[in-house]
Amino acid sequence: SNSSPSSVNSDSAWVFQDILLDGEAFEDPQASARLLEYDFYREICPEAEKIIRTRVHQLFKIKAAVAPALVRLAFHDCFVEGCDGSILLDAVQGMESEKDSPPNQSLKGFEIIDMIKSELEEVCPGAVSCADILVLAARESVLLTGGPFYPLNTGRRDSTAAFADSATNELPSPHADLSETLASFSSKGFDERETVSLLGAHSIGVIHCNFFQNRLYNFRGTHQPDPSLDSEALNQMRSTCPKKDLSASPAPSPDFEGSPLPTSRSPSLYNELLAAPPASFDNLLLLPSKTQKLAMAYDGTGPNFGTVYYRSLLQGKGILYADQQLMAGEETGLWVRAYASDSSLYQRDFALAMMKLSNHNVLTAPRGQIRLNCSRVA
Ligand code: HEM
Ligand SMILES: [Ca+2]
Repeated sequence: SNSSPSSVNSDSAWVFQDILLDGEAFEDPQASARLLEYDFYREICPEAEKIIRTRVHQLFKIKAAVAPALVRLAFHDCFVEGCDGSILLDAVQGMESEKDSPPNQSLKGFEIIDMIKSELEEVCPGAVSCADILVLAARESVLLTGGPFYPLNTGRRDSTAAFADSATNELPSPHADLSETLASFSSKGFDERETVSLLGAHSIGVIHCNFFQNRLYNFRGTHQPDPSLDSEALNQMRSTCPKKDLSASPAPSPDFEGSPLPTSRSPSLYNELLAAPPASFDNLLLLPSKTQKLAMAYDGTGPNFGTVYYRSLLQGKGILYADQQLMAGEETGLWVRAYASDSSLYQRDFALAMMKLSNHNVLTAPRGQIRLNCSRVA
């Protein structure tokens, strides 16, 4: 019978043999998961990448701030438990949201991902992951702002949880010194060269004054400006970011005080938005302009992508302390110099680093899920 000792033995021998034949599965419980593939959606949603590209282009034309917002969003997803869309989940009973963690409070662009997702759900329901939408939208955004194209495989799946504590503890701080920044990136597998090239993403978008105010007026409690700041840059930054009485409004966090975000983001707004005249986007898309605080930018878009950022650092004109700190190390300083003078080297390195970031710790079948709405677990 089946319960005889010999048949039990032979059954377990078969199982054991399977494990031996698949040695990787034996060593790594995740190795049985599928790999990302080139054009994963070619059968189940052939239009997916095109839809994402078209929508990002369309929104970018109406509001260029869309692109930097999406790039930063992808970074903050991939850096916390990998590119799994965990950043997109809203808080629910028993689960905090990464969106509410201090480093993420100034993130924008969630509604754009939700909009693209709802469009994809109409075309091919349940097929395209939010995690793939995020990295693909970021790729289009990089390209639109003057950065390189990079190929991405697809087939990422969405997490079934958010990781608010990891977001709080693992995302890099704008006040970090070089060794802290390097340690943070190295813990995710990025070396010094890759770290320097990734920070060049600050070429695009804006940095609000609250993230570097301390450097202008009271650096590390000295009541003096940051000595690493060029004096001309100091004057310019002070006029953009006048001294304010910080005691008047309690900051949610000294490290990451950011603009509060509107909490309801409805994908159904999308069609209304597309039908609306461009001017109405100013108030509806991204942060309402009335809550927008003062900010500075490197203005490194178009042909200046990369080079302007690194040249600013060479001149002591880094906006964030963490940016300027790239000049404080021998090897990182070397890469800053190289990228400042060689745009094609930078484009290549940034492309490779973005590919690595976009593939960081992805979830693939049978793990994870395809969410139907990016802000909720399916
Ligand atoms: C040490 C590492 C980093 C720190 C401390 C940091 C911090 C910040 C801060 C404080 C802002 C300003 C946000 C605001 O004012 O609303 C910002 C903006 C931005 N960051 Fe980073 N960041 C880092 C690395 C990266 C990386 C690796 C990327 C992408 C690959 C990235 C992409 C961006 C983009 C595109 C913006 C502009 C966002 C916008 O205009 O909407 N950052 N970052
Ligand atoms: Ca994540």
